[in-house]
Amino acid sequence: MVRSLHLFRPRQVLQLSPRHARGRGRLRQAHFRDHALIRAGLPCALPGMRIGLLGGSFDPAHEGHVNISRAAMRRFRLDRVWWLVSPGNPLKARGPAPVADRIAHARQMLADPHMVATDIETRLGTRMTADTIAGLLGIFPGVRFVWLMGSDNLVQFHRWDRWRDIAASLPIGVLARPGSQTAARHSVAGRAMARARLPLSRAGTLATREPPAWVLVNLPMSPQSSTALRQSLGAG
Ligand SMILES: Nc1ncnc2c1ncn2[C@@H]1O[C@H](COP(=O)(O)OP(=O)(O)OP(=O)(O)O)[C@@H](O)[C@H]1O
Ligand SMILES: O=C(O)c1ccc[n+]([C@@H]2O[C@H](COP(=O)([O-])O)[C@@H](O)[C@H]2O)c1
Repeated sequence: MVRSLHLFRPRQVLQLSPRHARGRGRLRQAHFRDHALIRAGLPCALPGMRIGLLGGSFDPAHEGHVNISRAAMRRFRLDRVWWLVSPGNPLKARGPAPVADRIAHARQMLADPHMVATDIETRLGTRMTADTIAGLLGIFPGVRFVWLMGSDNLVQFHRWDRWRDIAASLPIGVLARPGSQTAARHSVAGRAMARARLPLSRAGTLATREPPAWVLVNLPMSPQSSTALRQSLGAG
C-alpha cells in the first residue's frame, strides 16, 4: 500500500503537462511526480494487457455490476476488469456512503481474480473521469484500457467533463441495461460518435482499436440497481 501518497494533496499529485500530450488519445497524459510510488498502490498491469475500467459509485455494488463485468471480459476479450469506486460522481448531488465501506462491499461481490475493486481515484486524487484516464494512461503506457459503462450512462455521457476527449482517448464498451438501449443509441453522445460505432461482430477487437471506437452489446440483462437496493434497505 502507498502510505506516503496521501502526503500529497490532489493538485500536487496530478499535473497535466503539455509535454505529455503525446499518446493514443487527446487527453493529456498526467505527469505524476513518482509513477513507481503511485503504481505500487495500484493493481498490476503490463504493456499489451487489455483492461476494462468500470467507473461507478457502487453504492452499493450488486449483481448487475458483476454481470456486465463478466460480459465485458468475454465480449471484448479483456484480461482484467478494474472497478473504479468513485469518491463521488460529479453529477450526483447526494454524496455516497464512505468510499472505504463501498470498496469493502464491492470486494465481497467479486470472486473472480481477474476482476478487482480499486480505490484508484482516491489514490490519484481524481473525481472527473477525464483526469482519471489521463492519470492511468500516463502511469501505464502500453496498457490497452477500455472504458466500460451501462447504456444508461451513455444517455448522459455528453454532460461529463471533456467527454469528447475521453472518447478520443480510449475505446468505450457499452453494456445494455434494461430500458436504456434505444435512448443510448439516440443520445447526444451516441449520435455524435455514430461513425465510430463498431458492429457487434467486431466487439472482440475493441481493445485494440484506435479511439474513437465504441460498441453497444446486448446481454442477458440484470434489473438490479443501487438505488433499488438502498430503497429496500431503507424500507427494511
Ligand atoms: N443492472 C445493470 N445493468 C447494466 N449496467 C449497469 C447495471 N447496474 C449498474 N450498471 C452500470 O455500472 C456502472 C456503475 O453503476 P452505479 O454504481 O451507478 O450503479 P447503479 O445501480 O446505476 O447506481 P444508482 O442506482 O445509484 O444510480 C454504470 O456504468 C452503470 O450504467
Ligand atoms: O467526469 C465526469 O464529469 C463524470 C460525470 C458523471 C459520472 N462520471 C463517472 O461515471 C461513472 C459512473 O458513475 P455512477 O455514479 O453513475 O456510478 C463514475 O466513474 C463517475 O465518476 C464522470
